Amino acid sequence: MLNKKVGFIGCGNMAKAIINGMIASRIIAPENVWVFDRKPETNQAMAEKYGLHAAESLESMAREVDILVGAIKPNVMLKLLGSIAGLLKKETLVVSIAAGITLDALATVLGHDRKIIRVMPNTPALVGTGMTSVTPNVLVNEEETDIILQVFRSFGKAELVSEYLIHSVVGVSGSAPAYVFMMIEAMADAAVLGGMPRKQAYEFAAQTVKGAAQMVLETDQHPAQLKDSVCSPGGTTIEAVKTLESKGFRAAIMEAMQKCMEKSEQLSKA
Ligand SMILES: NC(=O)C1=CN([C@@H]2O[C@H](COP(=O)(O)OP(=O)(O)OC[C@H]3O[C@@H](n4cnc5c(N)ncnc54)[C@H](OP(=O)(O)O)[C@@H]3O)[C@@H](O)[C@H]2O)C=CC1
Ligand SMILES: O=C(O)[C@@H]1CCC=N1
Repeated sequence: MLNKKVGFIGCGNMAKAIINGMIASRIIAPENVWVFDRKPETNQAMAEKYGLHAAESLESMAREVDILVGAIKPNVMLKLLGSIAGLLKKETLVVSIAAGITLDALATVLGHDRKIIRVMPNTPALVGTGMTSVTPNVLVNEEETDIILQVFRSFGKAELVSEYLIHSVVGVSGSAPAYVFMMIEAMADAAVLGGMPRKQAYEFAAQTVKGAAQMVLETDQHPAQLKDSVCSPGGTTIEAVKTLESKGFRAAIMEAMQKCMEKSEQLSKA
């Protein structure tokens, strides 16, 4: 169990998923977690749900914690962190989950002697199946990096990546649950079109996506091989595959991800 005080600035979709993942996995005791969102009712609701602390102010939380997680939107991250940089303890580790905010930009507002880690998580953290990248600056030692990896591994997978790869991470895991939810929705809509009740359609679609993903992770077979094994000669699946190819299914996903990665790059230059 992590014996550190962890504070979250901002408690929206992603912070809630991380906090739920951390507390459900018991990597941290709720009394070691602080939350400061600008909406007091959010802090109160989190305190009631998990038994964590609703911070009285951003400043008091900044003085208290050993690990400070910036979980606000990229456009306010630097301003907010800059406003409390002088209040942090010398050894406090700052973690930013914002897309497009570089380690350099963070050091500019936090100080060039500050230990900083960029992390790119995703919302499946909420259900213990997150995928997270971890990128420390040069001041962070191995033990501290391991602590952060351990935290994010308590509710999914986490890997060290170089900073230049974060745009790819945003495309392939950070933003990616959204594309998968859209696919599940479309699959279920089609099943409803075929007469299946909607609730059942979501269950069949989601369980199939989960199972297919698990096969890729656990069988070591190439996705194309796994696809081939579903396509019976002259059967139903190859008809669907032909239609997906003619509609540019794979190109659409690749183009969408390219746009996503380009946006992440643009944010880094803003
Ligand atoms: N959502 C995701 O799947 C992922 C998000 N991220 C990153 O996480 C960060 C947060 O994203 P997300 O959770 O989606 O965003 P949300 O808008 O859901 O959460 C941000 C929260 O911060 C609050 N907030 C805004 N300004 C302040 C302030 N001055 N002080 C305290 N709290 C404040 C917001 O309040 P209000 O609603 O009133 O504005 C909101 O509750 C972003 O930087 C994003 O890049 C990274 C990976 C995945
Ligand atoms: O949409 C966004 O900008 C954030 C970053 C990754 C997922 N959500």
